[in-house]
Amino acid sequence: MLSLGGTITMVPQAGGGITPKLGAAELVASVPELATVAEIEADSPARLPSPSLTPDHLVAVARRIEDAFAAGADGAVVIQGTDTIEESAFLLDVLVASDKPVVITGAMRGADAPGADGPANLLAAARVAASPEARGLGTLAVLNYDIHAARFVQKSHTTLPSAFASPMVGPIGAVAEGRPIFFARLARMPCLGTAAGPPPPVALIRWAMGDDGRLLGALPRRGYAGAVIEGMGAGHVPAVAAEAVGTLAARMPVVLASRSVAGPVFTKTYGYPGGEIDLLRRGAIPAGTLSGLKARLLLGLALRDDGGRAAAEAAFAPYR
Ligand SMILES: NC(=O)C[C@H](N)C(=O)O
Repeated sequence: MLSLGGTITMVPQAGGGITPKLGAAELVASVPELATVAEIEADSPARLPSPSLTPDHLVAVARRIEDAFAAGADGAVVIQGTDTIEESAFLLDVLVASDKPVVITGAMRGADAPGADGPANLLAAARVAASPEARGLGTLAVLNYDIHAARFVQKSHTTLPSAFASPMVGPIGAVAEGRPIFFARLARMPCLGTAAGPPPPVALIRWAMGDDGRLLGALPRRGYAGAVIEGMGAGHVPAVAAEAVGTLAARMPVVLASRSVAGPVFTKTYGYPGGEIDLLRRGAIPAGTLSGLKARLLLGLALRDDGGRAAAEAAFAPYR
């Protein structure tokens, strides 16, 4: 069990509000039932609120997990803040090659709050990580007794313990009476591994009504190596912005995702200027079934070690 921080580790501080404090060993000690699930080694590589995590933290965690698996561990649980769980889960999903279960969890209520959800989430996550049935499913997010696939899970509420949803496919399983049960088994996507250098900066732009795309011109000189556009609907921008997208796609890989909550971007329906047919013809790469947040991480991994457009194309192909 590796803890990076988050609300599950937070307690009130003198100046008001809650802040990370507890480490993995203290969390494990607070849930005695864990001893009946597995022999657990606990460590705390970070004690951060999850908005301050970076892809580099998750690359380091992926390496730690691979090392632990090589040393004989049967599963891994990563504990972190819920704000960025959907991103961390996806990174671990494409960074860890092993078939052994990797489970990520956190909590919506602080460790000292009435009805704290951390202990139940931790126990459920351990049960899934220790389950042979969870092998081969990639990274799983376990919260509120739901089991979500890393590729699809999203934080969909700011405060409720039931904050997590997979709008594209629903949860792929649940923990019921302490037993993980799976409703679906998703094929794993290719592993991109931890051997390459750090991911370069990738911009994420959400398109809004009336935006003419003037921001795009600034991206190359601000040091971005790639960009993800969350277009309208199945990947559309206003006609007035289509040329700016094409100009940027000639300078760096541009991936087209959607600002909609669910649904793929790979259709070839709309032929109007700024429609997806136009943007794909201008060089945008469709994100397929990935959200903008996850597409941004995948593009960053693909562009490590100066991987260019070909590497980006290859990374996204399996997702559509
Ligand atoms: N529930 C949480 O964990 C939210 C917190 N702000 C975090 O992501 O660190």
